[in-house]
Amino acid sequence: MSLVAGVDSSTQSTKVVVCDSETGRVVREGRAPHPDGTVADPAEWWQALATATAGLLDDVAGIGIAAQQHGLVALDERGEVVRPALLWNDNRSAQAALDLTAELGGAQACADAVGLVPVASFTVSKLRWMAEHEPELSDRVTDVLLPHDWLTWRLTGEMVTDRGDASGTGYWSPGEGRYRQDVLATAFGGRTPRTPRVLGPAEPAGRTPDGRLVSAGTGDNMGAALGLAIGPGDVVVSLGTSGTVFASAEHPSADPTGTIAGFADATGQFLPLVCTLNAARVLTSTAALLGVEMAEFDRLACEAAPGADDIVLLPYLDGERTPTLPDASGTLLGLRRDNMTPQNLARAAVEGMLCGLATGVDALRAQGVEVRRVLLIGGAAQSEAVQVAAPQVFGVPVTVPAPAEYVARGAARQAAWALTGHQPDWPLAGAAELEVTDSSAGERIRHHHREAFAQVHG
Ligand SMILES: Nc1ncnc2c1ncn2[C@@H]1O[C@H](COP(=O)(O)OP(=O)(O)O)[C@@H](O)[C@H]1O
Ligand SMILES: O=C(CO)[C@@H](O)[C@H](O)COP(=O)(O)O
Repeated sequence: MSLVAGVDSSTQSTKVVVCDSETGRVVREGRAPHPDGTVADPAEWWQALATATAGLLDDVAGIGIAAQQHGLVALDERGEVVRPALLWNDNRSAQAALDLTAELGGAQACADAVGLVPVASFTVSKLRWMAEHEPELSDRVTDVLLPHDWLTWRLTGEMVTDRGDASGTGYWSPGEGRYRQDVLATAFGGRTPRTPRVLGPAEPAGRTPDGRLVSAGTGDNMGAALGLAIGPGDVVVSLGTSGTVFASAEHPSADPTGTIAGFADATGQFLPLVCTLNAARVLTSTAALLGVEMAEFDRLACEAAPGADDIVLLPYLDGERTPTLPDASGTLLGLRRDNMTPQNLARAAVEGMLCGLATGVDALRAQGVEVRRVLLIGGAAQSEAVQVAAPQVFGVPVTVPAPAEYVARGAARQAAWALTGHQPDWPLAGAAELEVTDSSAGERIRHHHREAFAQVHG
């Protein structure tokens, strides 16, 4: 039996799974937290990787790194970061994204060129912001990497990436399979720093100094898709720091509304994806407001009726990416003396988070994606209240795969693929299947949210 390790260096933590390369069985796991924030010193990811893998890798033959998408890691000629990395959830580049979209000829032209319309999250917008606000630092930049590229480089000495993560930069075209140097130059004040070589799905990045094979790695959402081995009719909803909705597609997409980002995946196909800024932390923040732990929050939310007795939370606590409201804050509507209970507030938080993602499911459906079921993953998928509300709000059956680190599993599966030359068939064990029991309740919840949104945001 050979062993492979998969890493998920995501927003809040690094997670590692060591798996049997033939069956996918997890034999060891590790994790380490990341500091909170929207900027990060990449050295913190390196330290967290060391902590999370300590004592786990001795007999491991291959490693794959998946990580949070889009973060701007700008290096100088000595390989030092010129500034702390700007992460996907850093909104300072919102205006730069608007300006860049105009400079590139508008939303349709951007979607056609690179599969997405710039918003603050994407690397290209962060470069545009940096060129404008930090010209002296920008002049020193020789290489631009993403978080997974940087970790892979530290492990192997090779500056490489994969289609999936490259597609989240905003200067790589999923349709053409190449960097758009013209877009990069427009964004970065005429400069074109080096970008990492884009590897194929099973192509190794290199080896660690002690000889372990390192696979191409990918973005965390592409890693989850690979870890779940999604097929036609599957739509994944991931409830981590971000909320994401994505599916596998045979063809690239170009949505000029900007709702769907037309990413590539880690298998050679495509991954249309909708991302919200506010997911699991809507629940943890509401629990903190109520002064309860997550178990008690869940109990409270489960005691409330669907619709939270007319209370609606528009949960834009960190601003919002989809819809594009980077400066928004959250709004609580419908409070009355008789409905203002901890139970209804908890339930409203769950529904508010899920409604934003249900809008994402609708957007994918409208683009022709078949939605037979939703696969629910990420930290907040373990919430019982979420599992109760999700089939109502999504209006389709929901599968909750057995609790596991699916991003890290995908990275491990990629490592096994690079090691053996064939994509391993790893069975998924023990999913909970949740049927739609009260579709009219779901429709009412969605209706109230649309009305509340129109009232507040026009
Ligand atoms: N049972 C639960 N209910 C609600 N939220 C949870 C639960 N368990 C974990 N979380 C939250 O999930 C988040 C972590 O999820 P994860 O998918 O690992 O995020 P990320 O990949 O963005 O780092 C944290 O905010 C954590 O508090
Ligand atoms: O920006 C996106 C996707 O476009 C986010 O999904 C990031 O990739 C961060 O993911 P998590 O850390 O929340 O899993």
